[in-house]
Amino acid sequence: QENSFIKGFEEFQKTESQIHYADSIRTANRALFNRLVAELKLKQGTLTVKQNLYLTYFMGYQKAIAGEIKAAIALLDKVIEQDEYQFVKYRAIITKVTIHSTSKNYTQGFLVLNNLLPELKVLEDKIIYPEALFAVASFYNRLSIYHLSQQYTQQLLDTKPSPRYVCLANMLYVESMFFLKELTMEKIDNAWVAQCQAIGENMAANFIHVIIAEFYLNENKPELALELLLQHLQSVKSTQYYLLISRFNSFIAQAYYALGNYRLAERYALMVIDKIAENHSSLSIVRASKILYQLNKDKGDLTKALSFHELYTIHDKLYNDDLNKRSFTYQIAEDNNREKNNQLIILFEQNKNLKLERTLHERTREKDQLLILSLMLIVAILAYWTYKSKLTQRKLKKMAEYDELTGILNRRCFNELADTAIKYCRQSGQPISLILFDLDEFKAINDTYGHQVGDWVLKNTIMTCQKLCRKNDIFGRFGGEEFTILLPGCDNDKAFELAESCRTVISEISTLETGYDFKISASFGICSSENGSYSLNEIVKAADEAMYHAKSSGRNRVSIYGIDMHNTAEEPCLNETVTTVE
Ligand SMILES: Nc1nc2c(ncn2[C@@H]2O[C@H](COP(=O)(O)OP(=O)(O)OP(=O)(O)O)[C@@H](O)[C@H]2O)c(=O)[nH]1
Repeated sequence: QENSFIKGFEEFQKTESQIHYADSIRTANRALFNRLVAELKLKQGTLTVKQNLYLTYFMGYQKAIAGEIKAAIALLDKVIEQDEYQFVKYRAIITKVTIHSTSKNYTQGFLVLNNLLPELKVLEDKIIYPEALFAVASFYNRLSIYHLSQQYTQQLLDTKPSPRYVCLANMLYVESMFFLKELTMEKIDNAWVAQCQAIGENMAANFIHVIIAEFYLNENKPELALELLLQHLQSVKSTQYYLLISRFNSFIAQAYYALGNYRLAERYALMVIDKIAENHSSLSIVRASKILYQLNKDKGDLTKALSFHELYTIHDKLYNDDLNKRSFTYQIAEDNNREKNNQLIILFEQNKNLKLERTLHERTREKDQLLILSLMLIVAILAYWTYKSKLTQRKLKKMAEYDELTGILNRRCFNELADTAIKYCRQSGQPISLILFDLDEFKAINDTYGHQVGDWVLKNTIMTCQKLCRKNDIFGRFGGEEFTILLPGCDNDKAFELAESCRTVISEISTLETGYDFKISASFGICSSENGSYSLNEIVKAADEAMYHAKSSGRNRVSIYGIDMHNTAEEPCLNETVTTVE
């Protein structure tokens, strides 16, 4: 009997140390952790209640790592529901906060945090207390609520925690200082990194490096940023943590770009884009694609510039959506902090009589429900408000670039793109030409059939001509019924061919759909760089003269600048050479 008691006790001790060991190597050695959990599962039936709770917690942790969030939460909730074993209970709460924060489920994370915060003050356990403070501080950090993150980090440092938490707390502290604009050159302390390196916390050390590098870049000191990043690039690569590696690469690209080394800026920015699958959506992609767009635009490679611009827009939107999501939660956090003084307390007061009749327990529950309801209302209002302002923003952006009626570029945006295209053609020795056209007797169409029919004519004219243009042609509305097409790589002859085709298709447009039957025509003017100038203003001016020549010669025709124009134009201003016409 004594023997079996000793055996049972030994087995209990063994399980206890297995649990303790599994817990301690949880993050450092995942394979061994999984093996230990598998062993514990085999003897599940013989485990004590406390040991079983630990096993459930470990299983929840495993599910969280595997990305099975729902299953993870269900297991952790089982541990949280009980009150007897506080240590493992808070472990589960902390993991739940982290899961919500990494899966960007900020509102849920905040609600869990809400339960944890009041308890923090009474948590005296030397292990759990710093761990909980760190979880709270990192959660606020992820939500970009840096003043609260800083507050909890300071509390964590005040507990004189283990070197690991000193290092992690410093990492959060540097980041919050940076975003709160409290970081200065004088404050940068080598001890932050040294503490992390001393205990092998490579990742945290490199997080600190990358924040300092970003600070240098903001301070317009790209050479310092570059030196710091290159010095630690090898060490960050060894972590194989792509989000951090990409952050390094994107800042290196930014520093090279600022220093005028475009070749290396491109190389490092491309490394970020190559790892896009591992990064999903991050600010590094936004940064890198913006640099690549800018570089290709400067080089005049419009096709590549456009594709990087598209990538930039997509990821910028994803990032901003996440930012918005975080800011909702921030609002909630703020409201919660003011809970005692804010509107909610008035609501509670109004319900006082009703509440007095209830038990204390019911009152607390009601308060929670009311709080949650109000929070949900705030979230809904904020969501609606942000959705509306996003829509307005998008609309404003579109309005700033495109003509509302025809959907082609407006004059300002046309000029911007045209400048880049002309610069590129001049540098690469290619011709470029410009077609300017204006509908004939359009005022009469408006006056006879009404403005709406006039609009229909404008839309259909553009739709018809657009089908004849190449992908690289730049089509814009100059105002009223005047339009322009810029043709990179094309000479007068090619431009003439397109203008003639446009003229023909316009004259063949059937207007029966409007309820009236009438003819549409337009007069075209062409000028190209063959006339000796690569200046957009001069080319437009000459094409305009050619177009007026077409109008004055009877309309519904194409005129090339310099051809038979001496009777209308005062002097051919670019080149006297007369090129072929019709
Ligand atoms: N429906 C409509 N009309 C417009 C728009 N923008 C400008 N217009 C009209 O376009 C007409 C242009 O008239 P004019 O500049 O006299 O030229 P036109 O009648 O086409 O004569 P020519 O150019 O000499 O052939 C004006 O009546 C403007 O009000 C628009 O967006 N929609």
